[in-house]
Amino acid sequence: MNLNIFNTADEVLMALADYFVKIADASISARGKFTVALSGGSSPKKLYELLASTSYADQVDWTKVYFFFGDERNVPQTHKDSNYLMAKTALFDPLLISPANIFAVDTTFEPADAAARYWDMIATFFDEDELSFDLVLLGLGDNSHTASLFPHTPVLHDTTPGVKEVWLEDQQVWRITLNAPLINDARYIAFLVYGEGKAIAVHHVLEDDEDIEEYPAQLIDSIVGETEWFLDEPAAANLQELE
Ligand SMILES: O=C(O)[C@H](O)[C@@H](O)[C@H](O)[C@H](O)COP(=O)(O)O
Repeated sequence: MNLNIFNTADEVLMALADYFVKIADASISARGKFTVALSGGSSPKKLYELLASTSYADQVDWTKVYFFFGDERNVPQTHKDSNYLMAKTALFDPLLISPANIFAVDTTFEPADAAARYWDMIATFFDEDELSFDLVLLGLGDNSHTASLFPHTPVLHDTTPGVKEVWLEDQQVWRITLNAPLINDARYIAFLVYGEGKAIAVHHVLEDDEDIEEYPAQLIDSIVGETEWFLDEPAAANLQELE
């Protein structure tokens, strides 16, 4: 697990965009395609807009990039909270990504069915290939969740790769998420975390004693490749080991 700490959020975003391009090009050269599971929430929107900008758009053969989602809210794909809609607006539409290259969660089904269907879609895509995303992009919630691996949820105890539905009692909503074993099978995992509001969670996840019920993001560490954290100074402010 490597920490990459930058002065500002903009520097973090550019560093992660460069990292994305490097891995995409290497994956396409090695295997003819690049599979990436996108993060939702607000942090990555700027990353997707940067990747779709003239600074980066020409650096990747997007026809060989296959987009998945690390998690999704149980809302229609036209809903303002949809991770798919955010990525469509910030990344897919500006880059004219073919629908054949986009694998979204079908939230027209009940959560458990939507999760099972998404897992089946993933397994079918990888077919006989090694079931391993080239890159999983993740954020970090201020309660130390990542994807939709929230504190005190049953999915935290999964031991085999899969996709599960998650009930959030406090928000009274369902989510669908890749579980930790599936995320950890990725060749590369990159956390994008910026802003002072994440400093406490960053310290809990990276420096506190293991407590996956409280700090689920502690579950995440690639078992086959690299796990990189891309942070700005405010988000890293509580890290003691840096002092
Ligand atoms: O669907 C989601 O919301 C994300 O997958 C989630 O895990 C996100 O990364 C964190 O909640 C941080 O969200 P922000 O980037 O909005 O702080």
